[in-house]
Order: sequence, then C-alpha cells, then structure tokens
Amino acid sequence: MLADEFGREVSGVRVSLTDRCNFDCVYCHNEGLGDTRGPMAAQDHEMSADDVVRFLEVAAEFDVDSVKFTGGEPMLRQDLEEIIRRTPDSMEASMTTNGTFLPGRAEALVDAGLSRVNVSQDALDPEQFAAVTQSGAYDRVLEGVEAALDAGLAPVKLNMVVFEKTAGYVPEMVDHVAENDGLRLQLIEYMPELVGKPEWAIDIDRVHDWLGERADRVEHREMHDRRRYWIRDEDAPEEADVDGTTGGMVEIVDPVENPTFCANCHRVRVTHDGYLKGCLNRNDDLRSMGEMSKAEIRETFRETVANRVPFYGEYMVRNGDGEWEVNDEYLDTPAVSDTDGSRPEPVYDGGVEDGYGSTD
Ligand SMILES: Nc1nc2c(ncn2[C@@H]2O[C@H](COP(=O)(O)OP(=O)(O)OP(=O)(O)O)[C@@H](O)[C@H]2O)c(=O)[nH]1
Ligand SMILES: C[S@@+](CC[C@H](N)C(=O)[O-])C[C@H]1O[C@@H](n2cnc3c(N)ncnc32)[C@H](O)[C@@H]1O
Ligand code: SF4
Ligand code: SF4
Repeated sequence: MLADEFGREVSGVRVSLTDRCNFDCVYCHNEGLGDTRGPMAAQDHEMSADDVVRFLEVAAEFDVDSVKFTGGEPMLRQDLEEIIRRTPDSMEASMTTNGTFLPGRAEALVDAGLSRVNVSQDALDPEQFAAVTQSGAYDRVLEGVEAALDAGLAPVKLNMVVFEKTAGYVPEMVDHVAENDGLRLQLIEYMPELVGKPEWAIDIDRVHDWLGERADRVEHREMHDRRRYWIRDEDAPEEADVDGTTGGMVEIVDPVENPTFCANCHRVRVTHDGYLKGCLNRNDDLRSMGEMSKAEIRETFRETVANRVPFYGEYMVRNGDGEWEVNDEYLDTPAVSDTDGSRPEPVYDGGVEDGYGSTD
C-alpha cells in the first residue's frame, strides 16, 4: 500500500462520476469543485466507464481496497451498473447519492456488486427538505431509501449536513434512526471552504456534547478518527444492548479545522473529468489521467500519494520516533482560522477517551 510523507496509507479512493445533478443544494461543495455547477449542467468531459475501470485496476494493484462513487449525482450515469460490475473484486464498492433514482434501480446495483449506500436526507419535513435541496423530490428520496433497504443494502446511512438551516432538525433525525431498523445517521459538519458563507457554520462540538449525553456507547472509527454514538430506541427493553436492532448509530464527520481528522485521512480522490486529487479541499495538486496508459496512471497515482499533505498539516509535528502526529498543544488551543469572528470558536477534546472501542 502506498503512503504519503505523513505516514498516511492510501486504502481507499473516492471517484466522482459526474458533476451533473438534479438537485441544487444550497451548501453543495460538489466533491471539491465548489459551487460552479448548475443543476443538470451539461456533461463536461466525464470519464468513460473504461477510464474509471482502468484507474480502479491500477488502484487495486496498490492494495486500495475500497471505492466510493459520488458526484454530482452518480446515479445520473446510465453506465453506473457497468462500472460497479467491472470494479475489481478486491474492492468494496459503495455510493453516496441523493436517492431519487434508487427506486427501480437499487436491485440492479446490488446485483452488480454495490455493498453500501449513503443517501442524503437533510430533513424529515418536505418543505424543510425543499428549502435545502431546492427540489421537491422529498417523497422520491424516501422511496429511494426504502428501495435500498428492500434490495438488501441495510444499514443505509442517511447523510445530513449540519448547518444554520438544519441544526434544529438534528434531534428528530436522531430519533428517526433510533426508531428505524436498518437506518444510520451521518451528521456532516458544513464545510465552508469551497462554498463561502462561513456564517452558515455551527459549532459541531455542541452536537458531540449533546449526543455524548444521549448515547449508551461511543466508538471511534479508524477512518478520520470519527466518533460514532449508539443511541437507544426509547421503546426498547432496558436490558437490550444498543445495536442495529434496538437503537441507532449516529456518526459525526467533522473535518473543519480538525487536524486529527486529516491525520487519519486515507483516501485519494478522482474528479469526474479524470484528475487525481490528494485532498478534497485542495485544487493545487490536480493531476490529469486523460489519455494515459496504465503505466502512466501508475506513476501519476504514485506522485499524487507522495505529494499528499493534510489540509491542517501545519498542526502536526514529528514525535520522538520521527513519526508525524497531531501536536497535543494545538488540541488545547482554540480557533485556528476563525478569521472573521463570525462563528463560535471550536474546542477540541483531544481524541480517544478511555473505554472507547475502535472500529474499521
Ligand atoms: N474534508 C473532508 N470531508 C470529507 C471526507 N470524507 C467525507 N467527507 C465529507 O463527508 C461527506 C459524506 O461522505 P460520504 O461519501 O457519504 O461518506 P464517507 O465519508 O465515504 O463514509 P462511509 O460511507 O462510511 O465510507 C463528503 O461528501 C464530504 O462532505 C474527507 O476525507 N475530507
Ligand atoms: C457532493 S454530494 C454527492 C453525492 C450525492 N449527490 C449526494 O448528495 O449524496 C456528497 C455529500 O456531500 C455533502 N456535502 C455537500 N456540500 C457540503 C458542504 N458544503 N459541507 C458538508 N457536506 C457537504 C452532501 O450532503 C452529500 O452527503
Ligand atoms: S444532491 Fe449532492 S451533488 Fe447534488 S446538489 Fe445536493 S449535495 Fe450537491
Ligand atoms: S486531508 Fe483533511 S481536508 Fe483533505 S481530504 Fe483528507 S481529511 Fe479532508
């Protein structure tokens, strides 16, 4: 497996299959392209299925064992099933989607080899949903979640971006997954970096604190050191363990000004038009794979990994063994780049508490 200078092995890739979308979410970073896209914008040099598969075959040679298909809206690709079917067997294939095209197609995706799906759902109320996504397709998204469950894709993760407009919906979304078998919730801290609008950001530590009080159990995930809170379904018997059947899992994705998240980042990205990218937030390290042979892609992949830099890398130091780690002193200090003073200062608690488990 290839690793960068900071000792971060690359075990996964995120492939954006298109920058087109049928929604126009107010916050959309479009996987690092920023807010340059309009809804259903014309197809712009999308990689072909052959391009995607050629890249995945190279990544598999370097022991990359998972691929996330995303976009734009990946299900706008009519050849998605073909791409998944041709994904190397050694890779787990998952997808993040707005869910509208899952009805009628979820089973074919599973047959092709899809293992997991995340569906974006920012609210439980159609009007609130429409205000965020600038779309009226709420019912269709619910049908999409059902279709994924029926096709055997449980647990389905619901992705919710937490920002000024949605922060108030968090408690009902948490109850929703605690009460519904097969659903999990992923709360994603709003990232203003590529979108602007820093005034929309909220203090994600308040959400951590609130969930910490409600949770029966908290785990740390190896990827990004993300925290997972296991929430009890209030109707479940008291003696029951909180797992997929007697409660819900809520995971927090909190990359903003979080060097610990970046220190545990193991994925390289590919843009819809075939550029390799070391970090979601950077566009200064793009490397095109257009028209390349496999040998050239191999070399470009090596270069991309070698040049990866954690976005908040300035808060890392070398320890006594010469390995990079996040500077503990930083973890006790407030705000890193809160330049305009418009949002609360983040407070970091410095990592894994005693007794927490660790998963994947
Ligand atoms: N800055 C940053 N944000 C990330 C990263 N990974 C995920 N995110 C954010 O989280 C969003 C949702 O990610 P998903 O693709 O649904 O989920 P995932 O992170 O791949 O998690 P799994 O499905 O559990 O593998 C992304 O679109 C980003 O907004 C990352 O490495 N860096
Ligand atoms: C860019 S979308 C692409 C896949 C698909 N169209 C969807 O919405 O699930 C991937 C994820 O990024 C999240 N996202 C988009 N813009 C974001 C932002 N500014 N901050 C945090 N997450 C964001 C979305 O909510 C979605 O869950
Ligand atoms: S559905 Fe996904 S890609 Fe489309 S606008 Fe919303 S977040 Fe962006
Ligand atoms: S380095 Fe940090 S910001 Fe960049 S992709 Fe990885 S976790 Fe995200």
